Amino acid sequence: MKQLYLIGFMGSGKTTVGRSIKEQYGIDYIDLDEAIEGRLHKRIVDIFKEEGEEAFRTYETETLKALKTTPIIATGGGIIERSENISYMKENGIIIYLKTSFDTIKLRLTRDQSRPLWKDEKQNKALFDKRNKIYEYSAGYIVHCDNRTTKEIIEEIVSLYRYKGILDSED
Ligand SMILES: Nc1ncnc2c1ncn2[C@@H]1O[C@H](COP(=O)(O)OP(=O)(O)OP(=O)(O)O)[C@@H](O)[C@H]1O
Ligand SMILES: O=C(O)C1=C[C@@H](O)[C@@H](O)[C@H](O)C1
Ligand SMILES: [Mg+2]
Repeated sequence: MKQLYLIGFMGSGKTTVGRSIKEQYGIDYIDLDEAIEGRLHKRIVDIFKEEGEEAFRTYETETLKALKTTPIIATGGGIIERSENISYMKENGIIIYLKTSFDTIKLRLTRDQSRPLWKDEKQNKALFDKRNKIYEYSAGYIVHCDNRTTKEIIEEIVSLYRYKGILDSED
């Protein structure tokens, strides 16, 4: 069975969607950020502060590659910063982009201090525009998330998961 990788900008809902799929459908999921924190016994914000972004990116790639059996993986927003991660995900599964507009993201993250790369408006917008293109060309499937409930989004993803599951079993 191929794995489903959820990608998207910070706040697009990857963790929320992965968690809800597990709760509602019993399909196992893992959050890459949580897996990194568990492995290092350190919060992401502290990894960035004490070791810097490059060290975090190395942990992120190592942890991504260690998760070989979990069917659904919610990645971190910066997973596409390394092209080797994109190639790895394309080879091993299906990449789903949770496409969410910058305005929606802004509303969700305004008061959230847990994301070290969510900074001032100009930097956030520049990062969003740069990454949006990379998410789009990396994705095998795009789920539009603006003005949609988590329930609607997960129904679309689970249909895809089941469809792809059937195709894989016929390989
Ligand atoms: N469909 C939705 N409608 C409304 N709010 C949502 C929806 N999906 C997620 N949210 C809210 O947006 C916020 C960010 O969601 P979440 O943490 O799941 O994003 P993420 O993509 O995992 O971010 P990161 O890349 O930083 O890990 C949370 O407060 C969550 O409750
Ligand atoms: O967008 C990013 O680069 C990040 C998003 C989060 O999920 C974490 O992986 C970390 O804060 C970096
Ligand atoms: Mg997350």
